[in-house]
Amino acid sequence: MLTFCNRLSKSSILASNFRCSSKSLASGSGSFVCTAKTGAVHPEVSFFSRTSRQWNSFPLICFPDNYNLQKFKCNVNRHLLLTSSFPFIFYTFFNHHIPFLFSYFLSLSLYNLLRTSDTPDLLGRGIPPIKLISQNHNNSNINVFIFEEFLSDNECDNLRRVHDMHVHLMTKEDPILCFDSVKTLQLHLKSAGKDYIEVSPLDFTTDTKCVNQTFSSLLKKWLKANWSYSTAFYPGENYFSKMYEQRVKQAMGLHPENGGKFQIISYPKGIGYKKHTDCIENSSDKRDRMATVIVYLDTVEKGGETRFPELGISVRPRKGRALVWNNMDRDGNCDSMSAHVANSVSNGKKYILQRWYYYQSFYSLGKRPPPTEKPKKRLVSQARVSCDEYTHGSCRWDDEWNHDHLIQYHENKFIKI
Ligand SMILES: O=C(O)CCC(=O)C(=O)O
Ligand SMILES: [Fe+2]
Repeated sequence: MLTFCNRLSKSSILASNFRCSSKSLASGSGSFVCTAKTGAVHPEVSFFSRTSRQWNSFPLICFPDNYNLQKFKCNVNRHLLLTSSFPFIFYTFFNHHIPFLFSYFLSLSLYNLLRTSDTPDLLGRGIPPIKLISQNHNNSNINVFIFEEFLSDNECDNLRRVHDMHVHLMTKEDPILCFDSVKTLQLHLKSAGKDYIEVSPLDFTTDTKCVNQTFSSLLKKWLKANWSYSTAFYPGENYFSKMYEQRVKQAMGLHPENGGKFQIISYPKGIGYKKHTDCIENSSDKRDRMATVIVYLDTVEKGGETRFPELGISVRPRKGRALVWNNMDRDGNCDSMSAHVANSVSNGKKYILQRWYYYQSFYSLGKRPPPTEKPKKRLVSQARVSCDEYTHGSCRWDDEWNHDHLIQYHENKFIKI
């Protein structure tokens, strides 16, 4: 029998029917793992003895006053990092292994974990990252990490609420639909059983790839609004953005200046997103998405995984879990192995917070673009749906946060962190 005797005095332990390691008793620590006196002898090397010894070696500071598993895990992780030579091994080992930023980000995160005592902001986020191993390639340049509990439940709930409110307000008007080509529009019509409708470039409103309001409303009905929803806000527009980018910098070493807008994306049941890379392959422009950070804002009952088919990695949406990976190699070349898919949601609803970090920063990065002029007749409260090719889940509804949302955010009506 193994039991956790929190804060028993030395004498009460000795008087009980439990056996505790003499080392832990001598150290005067208040929390022990004790084994019942069954007569069984556990050799020093057994898992049982080793585990009890480690438990007993944790200082009192690791044990929260009340039962709080999350805080306990966090304290233990921090203690282990502080007391072992692990960080340095980790750093030098990964330095050879991980391209550019990731070796930096790991060393930085560990440095910060070492340095940080108990800042409330880090609570629940002191859990070291886990590197996901590719099933298909031993030496891929793409590194995928997860950080559990990167956002708190409260942060996730509030971001979801703000997003839902935004989508609700903006779906009162039918969106304007845009297609990357006439061909894509034709393919969508065909899949909706409307291939008898003939379309040409003349169906796009002047200087755009968007169709007019009447045609957009018809298409919305025919395509059964089969898309994901994206709303965005920008760095510095609210408290959350500042806090989040600092948290990312601290944990992952990705610099706020290289980050773009913040997108909250939701996927209703049956919706996913096609296979793609976040950067442009064979492009020489380094103002491109070098790394992607996603946080799942809710746990999805079934489906909705972020899947990397080339790497054989699949990640389940779990509330608060962050997923980060590099899309480019050390020299800023887009790597096709970073291709990923959002599997369609089978049950439930998926929400993510997504931010791209760019290899090279540029002036307009992370700045709210001026309101779009085109198409001319687009209403203020009207979102846009972009279908950039024909595959399942290639259409996405999107809108930037408008001023009212920001006011509500500032007034703390929707976000309480
Ligand atoms: O939802 C996901 O899991 C991935 C989303 C994504 O890859 C994207 O929006 O670029
Ligand atoms: Fe992506």
